[in-house]
Amino acid sequence: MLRRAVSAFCYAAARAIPALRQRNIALPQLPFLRASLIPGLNSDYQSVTLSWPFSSFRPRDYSLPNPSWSPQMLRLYNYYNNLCEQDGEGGKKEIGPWIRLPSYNRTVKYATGGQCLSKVLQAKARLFTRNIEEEGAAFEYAMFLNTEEKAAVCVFQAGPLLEGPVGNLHGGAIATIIDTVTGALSIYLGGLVVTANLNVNYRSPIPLGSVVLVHAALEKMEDRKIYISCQVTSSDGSKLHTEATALFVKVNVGHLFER
Ligand SMILES: CCCCCCCCCC(=O)SCCNC(=O)CCNC(=O)[C@H](O)C(C)(C)COP(=O)(O)OP(=O)(O)OC[C@H]1O[C@@H](n2cnc3c(N)ncnc32)[C@H](O)[C@@H]1OP(=O)(O)O
Repeated sequence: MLRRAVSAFCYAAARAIPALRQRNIALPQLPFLRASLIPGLNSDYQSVTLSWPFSSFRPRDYSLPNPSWSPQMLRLYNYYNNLCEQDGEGGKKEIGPWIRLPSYNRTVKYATGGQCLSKVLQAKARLFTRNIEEEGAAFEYAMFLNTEEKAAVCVFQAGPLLEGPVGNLHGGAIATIIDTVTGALSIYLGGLVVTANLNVNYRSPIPLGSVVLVHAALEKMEDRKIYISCQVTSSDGSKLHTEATALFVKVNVGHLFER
Protein backbone atom coordinates (compact mmCIF):
# COMPACT_ATOMS: atom_id res chain seq x y z
CA MET A 1 0.00 0.00 0.00
CA LEU A 2 2.73 2.43 0.99
CA ARG A 3 4.78 1.58 -2.11
CA ARG A 4 1.72 2.03 -4.32
CA ALA A 5 0.96 5.41 -2.75
CA VAL A 6 4.54 6.61 -3.13
CA SER A 7 4.59 5.45 -6.78
CA ALA A 8 1.34 7.27 -7.42
CA PHE A 9 2.79 10.39 -5.85
CA CYS A 10 5.97 10.18 -7.96
CA TYR A 11 3.94 9.69 -11.11
CA ALA A 12 1.69 12.65 -10.31
CA ALA A 13 4.68 14.82 -9.37
CA ALA A 14 6.56 13.94 -12.55
CA ARG A 15 3.53 15.01 -14.59
CA ALA A 16 2.67 18.08 -12.54
CA ILE A 17 6.05 19.76 -12.29
CA PRO A 18 6.49 20.50 -16.01
CA ALA A 19 2.89 21.74 -16.08
CA LEU A 20 3.56 24.07 -13.17
CA ARG A 21 6.69 25.36 -14.87
CA GLN A 22 4.78 25.99 -18.13
CA ARG A 23 2.25 28.03 -16.20
CA ASN A 24 5.08 30.00 -14.57
CA ILE A 25 4.20 28.75 -11.12
CA ALA A 26 7.54 28.82 -9.36
CA LEU A 27 8.23 25.55 -7.58
CA PRO A 28 9.76 27.21 -4.54
CA GLN A 29 6.32 28.71 -3.90
CA LEU A 30 5.23 25.20 -3.08
CA PRO A 31 7.63 24.55 -0.27
CA PHE A 32 7.10 20.83 -0.10
CA LEU A 33 7.24 20.25 -3.82
CA ARG A 34 10.63 20.91 -5.29
CA ALA A 35 12.18 19.02 -8.15
CA SER A 36 15.08 18.08 -5.89
CA LEU A 37 12.64 16.35 -3.58
CA ILE A 38 11.03 14.13 -6.15
CA PRO A 39 11.97 10.50 -5.55
CA GLY A 40 14.60 9.23 -7.92
CA LEU A 41 15.60 12.66 -9.17
CA ASN A 42 18.04 13.71 -6.52
CA SER A 43 17.79 12.69 -2.91
CA ASP A 44 17.11 9.61 -0.85
CA TYR A 45 15.07 11.69 1.56
CA GLN A 46 11.93 13.09 0.04
CA SER A 47 9.16 15.40 1.03
CA VAL A 48 5.65 14.20 0.35
CA THR A 49 3.60 16.22 2.77
CA LEU A 50 1.28 18.11 0.47
CA SER A 51 -1.53 16.64 -1.59
CA TRP A 52 -2.49 19.79 -3.49
CA PRO A 53 -2.16 20.38 -6.49
CA PHE A 54 -2.61 16.71 -7.31
CA SER A 55 -6.22 16.64 -6.24
CA SER A 56 -9.01 19.06 -7.04
CA PHE A 57 -9.48 19.68 -3.31
CA ARG A 58 -7.47 22.70 -2.25
CA PRO A 59 -7.23 22.91 1.53
CA ARG A 60 -7.78 26.12 3.48
CA ASP A 61 -4.64 28.15 4.04
CA TYR A 62 -4.71 29.05 7.74
CA SER A 63 -1.89 31.58 7.51
CA LEU A 64 -3.98 34.20 5.73
CA PRO A 65 -5.29 37.21 7.66
CA ASN A 66 -8.51 36.76 9.62
CA PRO A 67 -10.60 39.14 11.78
CA SER A 68 -8.85 38.02 14.99
CA TRP A 69 -5.55 39.50 13.86
CA SER A 70 -4.51 42.68 15.65
CA PRO A 71 -3.47 45.73 13.59
CA GLN A 72 0.12 44.98 14.58
CA MET A 73 -0.12 41.38 13.35
CA LEU A 74 -1.63 42.58 10.08
CA ARG A 75 1.02 45.27 9.63
CA LEU A 76 3.85 42.77 10.09
CA TYR A 77 2.16 40.24 7.82
CA ASN A 78 1.78 42.89 5.11
CA TYR A 79 5.39 43.97 5.53
CA TYR A 80 6.77 40.44 4.92
CA ASN A 81 4.14 39.56 2.35
CA ASN A 82 5.13 42.61 0.30
CA LEU A 83 8.71 41.33 0.26
CA CYS A 84 7.51 38.18 -1.47
CA GLU A 85 6.87 39.91 -4.77
CA GLN A 86 9.34 42.08 -6.64
CA ASP A 87 8.73 44.44 -9.51
CA GLY A 88 10.25 43.01 -12.68
CA GLU A 89 10.57 44.29 -16.22
CA GLY A 90 7.47 46.05 -17.56
CA GLY A 91 5.91 46.12 -14.09
CA LYS A 92 5.61 42.33 -14.06
CA LYS A 93 5.67 40.77 -10.64
CA GLU A 94 8.59 38.43 -10.04
CA ILE A 95 9.29 36.00 -7.28
CA GLY A 96 12.08 37.26 -5.01
CA PRO A 97 14.08 35.51 -2.34
CA TRP A 98 11.14 35.74 0.05
CA ILE A 99 8.27 33.28 -0.12
CA ARG A 100 5.23 32.95 2.10
CA LEU A 101 4.54 29.45 3.32
CA PRO A 102 0.94 28.32 3.18
CA SER A 103 -0.22 26.49 6.27
CA TYR A 104 -2.80 23.72 6.46
CA ASN A 105 -4.43 21.99 9.38
CA ARG A 106 -3.50 18.43 8.51
CA THR A 107 -0.78 16.47 6.82
CA VAL A 108 -1.30 14.24 3.86
CA LYS A 109 -3.14 10.97 4.48
CA TYR A 110 -2.05 9.27 1.27
CA ALA A 111 -0.10 6.46 2.86
CA THR A 112 -2.22 5.61 5.81
CA GLY A 113 -5.27 3.82 4.51
CA GLY A 114 -5.85 1.09 7.00
CA GLN A 115 -2.23 0.02 7.10
CA CYS A 116 -0.27 2.66 8.99
CA LEU A 117 -3.03 4.60 10.73
CA SER A 118 -6.63 3.62 11.25
CA LYS A 119 -9.10 5.43 9.02
CA VAL A 120 -10.76 6.94 12.09
CA LEU A 121 -7.46 8.35 13.31
CA GLN A 122 -6.49 9.56 9.88
CA ALA A 123 -9.82 11.35 9.49
CA LYS A 124 -9.45 13.08 12.85
CA ALA A 125 -5.74 13.89 12.82
CA ARG A 126 -4.95 17.62 12.81
CA LEU A 127 -1.74 19.58 12.89
CA PHE A 128 -1.11 20.55 16.53
CA THR A 129 -0.77 24.29 15.86
CA ARG A 130 -3.91 24.42 13.72
CA ASN A 131 -6.30 22.24 15.67
CA ILE A 132 -8.39 24.91 17.38
CA GLU A 133 -11.10 26.18 15.07
CA GLU A 134 -11.83 29.46 16.90
CA GLU A 135 -9.90 32.21 15.16
CA GLY A 136 -7.45 34.01 17.44
CA ALA A 137 -7.82 31.54 20.30
CA ALA A 138 -4.43 29.87 20.05
CA PHE A 139 -1.68 29.93 17.41
CA GLU A 140 -2.15 32.62 14.78
CA TYR A 141 0.92 32.74 12.61
CA ALA A 142 2.31 33.20 9.14
CA MET A 143 5.74 32.03 8.04
CA PHE A 144 8.01 33.59 5.45
CA LEU A 145 11.23 32.10 4.06
CA ASN A 146 14.22 33.90 2.65
CA THR A 147 15.50 31.31 0.23
CA GLU A 148 18.80 33.09 -0.41
CA GLU A 149 19.68 33.61 3.23
CA LYS A 150 18.25 30.23 4.24
CA ALA A 151 16.31 31.90 6.99
CA ALA A 152 12.70 32.20 8.11
CA VAL A 153 10.58 34.74 9.94
CA CYS A 154 7.26 33.94 11.57
CA VAL A 155 4.76 36.57 12.64
CA PHE A 156 3.06 35.02 15.67
CA GLN A 157 0.06 36.24 17.67
CA ALA A 158 -0.35 34.28 20.90
CA GLY A 159 -3.99 33.59 21.78
CA PRO A 160 -5.59 33.22 25.23
CA LEU A 161 -5.76 29.41 25.16
CA LEU A 162 -1.95 29.30 25.29
CA GLU A 163 -1.67 30.61 28.84
CA GLY A 164 1.06 29.31 31.12
CA PRO A 165 2.13 31.59 33.96
CA VAL A 166 -0.73 34.03 34.58
CA GLY A 167 -1.16 36.38 31.62
CA ASN A 168 1.80 34.94 29.76
CA LEU A 169 2.48 32.33 27.15
CA HIS A 170 3.10 28.71 28.14
CA GLY A 171 6.70 27.56 27.64
CA GLY A 172 5.46 24.50 25.74
CA ALA A 173 3.58 26.74 23.32
CA ILE A 174 6.74 28.77 22.77
CA ALA A 175 8.70 25.58 22.11
CA THR A 176 5.94 24.47 19.74
CA ILE A 177 6.08 27.56 17.58
CA ILE A 178 9.89 27.36 17.57
CA ASP A 179 9.74 23.70 16.51
CA THR A 180 7.25 24.62 13.79
CA VAL A 181 9.28 27.49 12.33
CA THR A 182 12.67 25.78 12.53
CA GLY A 183 11.00 22.60 11.24
CA ALA A 184 9.44 24.38 8.28
CA LEU A 185 12.80 25.90 7.36
CA SER A 186 14.47 22.50 7.65
CA ILE A 187 11.81 20.83 5.50
CA TYR A 188 12.33 23.49 2.87
CA LEU A 189 16.09 22.97 2.98
CA GLY A 190 16.25 19.22 3.42
CA GLY A 191 12.96 17.54 2.60
CA LEU A 192 11.46 15.13 5.08
CA VAL A 193 12.98 15.70 8.54
CA VAL A 194 12.15 15.17 12.19
CA THR A 195 13.30 17.12 15.22
CA ALA A 196 16.13 15.27 16.95
CA ASN A 197 17.01 17.95 19.48
CA LEU A 198 15.44 21.22 20.62
CA ASN A 199 17.23 23.36 23.17
CA VAL A 200 15.27 26.36 24.51
CA ASN A 201 16.34 29.24 26.75
CA TYR A 202 13.49 31.39 28.02
CA ARG A 203 14.79 34.95 28.58
CA SER A 204 11.65 37.02 29.17
CA PRO A 205 7.92 36.20 29.34
CA ILE A 206 5.69 36.67 26.32
CA PRO A 207 2.38 38.38 27.21
CA LEU A 208 -0.75 36.62 25.99
CA GLY A 209 -2.27 38.42 23.02
CA SER A 210 1.02 39.98 21.99
CA VAL A 211 2.60 39.66 18.56
CA VAL A 212 6.18 38.45 18.37
CA LEU A 213 8.62 37.53 15.64
CA VAL A 214 10.23 34.11 15.45
CA HIS A 215 13.50 34.26 13.52
CA ALA A 216 15.18 31.05 12.35
CA ALA A 217 18.38 30.60 10.38
CA LEU A 218 20.43 27.73 9.05
CA GLU A 219 23.67 27.27 10.99
CA LYS A 220 25.05 24.27 9.10
CA MET A 221 24.13 21.08 7.29
CA GLU A 222 26.15 17.89 7.76
CA ASP A 223 25.02 14.77 5.92
CA ARG A 224 21.52 14.10 7.28
CA LYS A 225 21.75 16.75 10.02
CA ILE A 226 20.41 20.29 9.77
CA TYR A 227 21.32 22.73 12.56
CA ILE A 228 19.04 25.76 13.00
CA SER A 229 19.26 28.70 15.41
CA CYS A 230 16.20 30.61 16.53
CA GLN A 231 15.27 33.77 18.44
CA VAL A 232 11.86 34.99 19.51
CA THR A 233 11.76 38.77 19.83
CA SER A 234 9.24 41.52 20.39
CA SER A 235 7.70 42.77 17.17
CA ASP A 236 10.13 45.71 16.93
CA GLY A 237 13.08 43.42 17.67
CA SER A 238 14.10 45.38 20.78
CA LYS A 239 13.37 42.63 23.33
CA LEU A 240 14.66 39.06 23.30
CA HIS A 241 12.07 36.61 24.65
CA THR A 242 13.53 33.22 23.78
CA GLU A 243 16.61 31.67 22.17
CA ALA A 244 16.83 28.15 20.82
CA THR A 245 18.89 25.75 18.79
CA ALA A 246 17.39 22.83 16.92
CA LEU A 247 18.74 19.77 15.18
CA PHE A 248 16.69 18.13 12.45
CA VAL A 249 17.58 14.78 10.91
CA LYS A 250 16.52 13.78 7.41
CA VAL A 251 14.46 10.60 7.29
CA ASN A 252 12.78 8.62 4.57
CA VAL A 253 9.04 8.18 4.37
CA GLY A 254 9.16 4.67 5.83
CA HIS A 255 10.69 5.98 9.06
CA LEU A 256 7.48 7.87 9.87
CA PHE A 257 5.37 4.73 9.58
CA GLU A 258 7.54 2.33 11.53
CA ARG A 259 5.44 0.90 14.33
C1 LIG B 1 4.67 23.73 7.43
C2 LIG B 1 4.50 22.72 8.46
C3 LIG B 1 5.69 22.69 9.27
C4 LIG B 1 5.48 21.79 10.39
C5 LIG B 1 6.82 21.57 10.98
C6 LIG B 1 6.64 20.80 12.22
C7 LIG B 1 7.97 20.27 12.59
C8 LIG B 1 7.75 19.40 13.74
C9 LIG B 1 8.85 18.39 13.75
C10 LIG B 1 8.63 17.48 14.90
O1 LIG B 1 8.17 17.88 15.92
S1 LIG B 1 9.12 15.86 14.65
C11 LIG B 1 8.51 15.06 16.12
C12 LIG B 1 9.53 14.94 17.20
N1 LIG B 1 10.66 14.17 16.76
C13 LIG B 1 10.65 12.83 16.73
O2 LIG B 1 9.69 12.18 17.04
C14 LIG B 1 11.92 12.15 16.27
C15 LIG B 1 12.17 10.86 17.02
N2 LIG B 1 13.54 10.40 16.79
C16 LIG B 1 13.85 9.69 15.68
O3 LIG B 1 13.00 9.40 14.85
C17 LIG B 1 15.26 9.26 15.51
O4 LIG B 1 15.92 9.26 16.75
C18 LIG B 1 16.06 10.14 14.51
C19 LIG B 1 15.42 10.11 13.13
C20 LIG B 1 16.14 11.61 14.99
C21 LIG B 1 17.49 9.63 14.40
O5 LIG B 1 17.44 8.24 14.21
P1 LIG B 1 18.20 7.50 13.00
O6 LIG B 1 18.36 6.08 13.41
O7 LIG B 1 17.52 7.79 11.72
O8 LIG B 1 19.62 8.22 12.91
P2 LIG B 1 20.88 8.12 13.89
O9 LIG B 1 20.50 7.78 15.27
O10 LIG B 1 21.89 7.27 13.16
O11 LIG B 1 21.36 9.65 13.86
C22 LIG B 1 21.73 10.27 12.66
C23 LIG B 1 22.72 11.37 13.04
O12 LIG B 1 22.02 12.32 13.87
C24 LIG B 1 22.64 12.40 15.15
N3 LIG B 1 21.59 12.53 16.16
C25 LIG B 1 20.43 11.84 16.22
N4 LIG B 1 19.71 12.22 17.29
C26 LIG B 1 20.43 13.17 17.91
C27 LIG B 1 20.22 13.96 19.06
N5 LIG B 1 19.11 13.86 19.78
N6 LIG B 1 21.17 14.85 19.39
C28 LIG B 1 22.30 14.98 18.66
N7 LIG B 1 22.54 14.28 17.53
C29 LIG B 1 21.63 13.38 17.18
C30 LIG B 1 23.38 11.10 15.31
O13 LIG B 1 24.47 11.26 16.24
C31 LIG B 1 23.88 10.86 13.88
O14 LIG B 1 24.98 11.71 13.64
P3 LIG B 1 26.20 11.17 12.73
O15 LIG B 1 25.63 10.95 11.37
O16 LIG B 1 27.19 12.28 12.79
O17 LIG B 1 26.67 9.90 13.39
